Amino acid sequence: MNMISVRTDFSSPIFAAWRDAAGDDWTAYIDHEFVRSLGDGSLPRASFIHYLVQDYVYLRHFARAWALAVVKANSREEMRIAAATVDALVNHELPLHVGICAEAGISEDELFEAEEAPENLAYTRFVLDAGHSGDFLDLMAVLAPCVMGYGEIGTRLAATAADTPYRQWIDTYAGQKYQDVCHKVGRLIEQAARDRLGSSPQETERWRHLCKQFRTATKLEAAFWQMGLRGHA
Ligand SMILES: Cc1ncc(C[n+]2csc(CCO)c2C)c(N)n1
Repeated sequence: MNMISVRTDFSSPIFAAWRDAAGDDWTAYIDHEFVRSLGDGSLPRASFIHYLVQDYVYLRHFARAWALAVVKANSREEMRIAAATVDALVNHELPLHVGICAEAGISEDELFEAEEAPENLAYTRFVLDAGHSGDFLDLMAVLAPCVMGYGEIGTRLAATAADTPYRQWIDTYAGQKYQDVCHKVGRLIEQAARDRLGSSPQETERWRHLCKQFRTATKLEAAFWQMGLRGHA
């Protein structure tokens, strides 16, 4: 299956436009060597665990960014979805990482104390700064690569992956439940953009900045994969 056929706009033409504007940087993210090696099973277990430890730290900051989205929300729907995402991250996603790392002999205390890789620091603080200095839509532009990117990666890998020990990881993101999350965030982005930019978002002054921020977050995702390949902090 080729790349185009598994692409979806996740109910959001705005997301699709941001992705198109990110060009090769988007491809470098979703087709990174780390992703390919998850699919063909060649990724060393130590690299995967190293990634998961860093991802635990990442998700904590990511939950803080969604909490900031609660603060910046302008409508009941924005507040409801942002608050539900904070709950899902803190009470459901993080425990999954804790479970897998426990099997590798790493305790939750160790996860909490893990030394943060510079790539992790750069990405999460960039996202938080975008939120602090901007509004709800600025936050969505930097959160979209993370949420939608994994949705696209999951579908791509599910369509091509061989026998791999990372099947469960792939199925999580390819599964209907996660795909529905991506569509929900896609509809949230559409409404947030309509409320703040009107009916011709691409003709507004803010558009270029939003595209640039999305692209930077996309580059930071690729750098995060590269950090994972390194296999240590
Ligand atoms: C570096 C990094 N980027 C993206 C994700 C994906 N992700 C982050 S939170 C979440 C749940 C929905 O908000 C998902 C799928 C990740 N885990 N780590």
